[in-house]
Amino acid sequence: MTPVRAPSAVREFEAAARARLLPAHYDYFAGGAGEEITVRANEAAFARLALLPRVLRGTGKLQTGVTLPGGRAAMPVLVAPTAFHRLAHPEGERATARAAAAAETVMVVSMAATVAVEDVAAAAPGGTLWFQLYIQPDLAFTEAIVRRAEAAGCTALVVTVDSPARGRRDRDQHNGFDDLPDGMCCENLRDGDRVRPIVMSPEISWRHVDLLRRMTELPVVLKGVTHPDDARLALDHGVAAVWVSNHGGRQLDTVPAAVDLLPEVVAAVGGAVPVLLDGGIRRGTDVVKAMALGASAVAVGRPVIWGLAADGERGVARVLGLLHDEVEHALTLLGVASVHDLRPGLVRPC
Ligand SMILES: Cc1cc2nc3c(=O)[nH]c(=O)nc-3n(C[C@H](O)[C@H](O)[C@H](O)COP(=O)(O)O)c2cc1C
Ligand SMILES: CCCCCCCCCCCCCCC(=O)C(=O)O
Repeated sequence: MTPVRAPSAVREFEAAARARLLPAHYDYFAGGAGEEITVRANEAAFARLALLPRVLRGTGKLQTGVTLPGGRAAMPVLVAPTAFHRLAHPEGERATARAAAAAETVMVVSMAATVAVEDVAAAAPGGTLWFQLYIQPDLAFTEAIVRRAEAAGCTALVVTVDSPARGRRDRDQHNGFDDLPDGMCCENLRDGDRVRPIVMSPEISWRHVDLLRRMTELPVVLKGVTHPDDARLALDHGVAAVWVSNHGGRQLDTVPAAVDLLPEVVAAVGGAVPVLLDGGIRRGTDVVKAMALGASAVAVGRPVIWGLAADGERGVARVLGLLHDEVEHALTLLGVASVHDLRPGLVRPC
């Protein structure tokens, strides 16, 4: 009998995850807005970028660690905030946090997590957690959530700004997926003995970013920036990092691929703060391409979900381990010793 081999590439985890998930839950995780043009574009854009190696550089020991406003990570791949991990695995965000801590990378805990941020932190002592926030129009409630994130030990706030409304996701509408199963809720939205809904409000503006900055000492990272003018405004409003993202193609369909937007945002930021990027990263080569184009670090959303659904904490650990190994391998073959030495000249359109 042919032995069943463990997935040896991130993409293989998706098939393993799909086999375990309810179809409607798989669709929620995999899908995107509208025609899913942006979902596909994110990955396709990396395939259109070629790497141009240097030779005989004697690189020796490799350096993959990065220092970011919310702390240090041993690898330049962070865990992007994604909702509802308990749909993927009974341990949910606890399992993800343990794997991220073991990989010595940052986990960004979603405001829509199905495990409370305090319990995520307790599951992975020593891990680095950031907290993702949709600013709620009820500012007193927003402040209460911020205080919980601070008290749980989160070291940065990631404010998602690409969601003044929920994305229109055809797969979810088709599947009638509009509620969580009994016994599951957005635990960070508890308010006394009720759970509030997450409000995605078109009223949120730069004024709210200023209010938030006054509310907390934590560094504020703005996630979902795509326009270079907004990157410049973000600097004016004192953010600690800019995160280029189209929400994995789940909000406005037909936004360009995230990596195609990166160079203009990097130019606009001009080195003032780190620039992060997510969307379509599936290989170590994708990571080095994004960093060569100016990202200080990247994040992965769906790959972590696939690892979690496939094999819980072990699956997430394997996904992060594969990406780390692939980054090191790509650096070696590129003739680059450190992720900090990646430069645009190593990447060409093809
Ligand atoms: C299932 C799922 C849930 C998500 N939930 C959130 C969320 O709660 N908050 C947020 O800011 N972004 C959320 N995102 C967007 C991710 O943070 C990230 O931008 C995106 O997944 C990156 O693309 P990738 O999946 O191709 O790596 C979610 C993405 C997915 C796939
Ligand atoms: C679309 C699924 C609905 C499940 C019911 C729960 C309703 C809460 C809505 C919270 C939205 C969380 C957003 C997560 C996210 O950013 C994303 O899916 O992308």
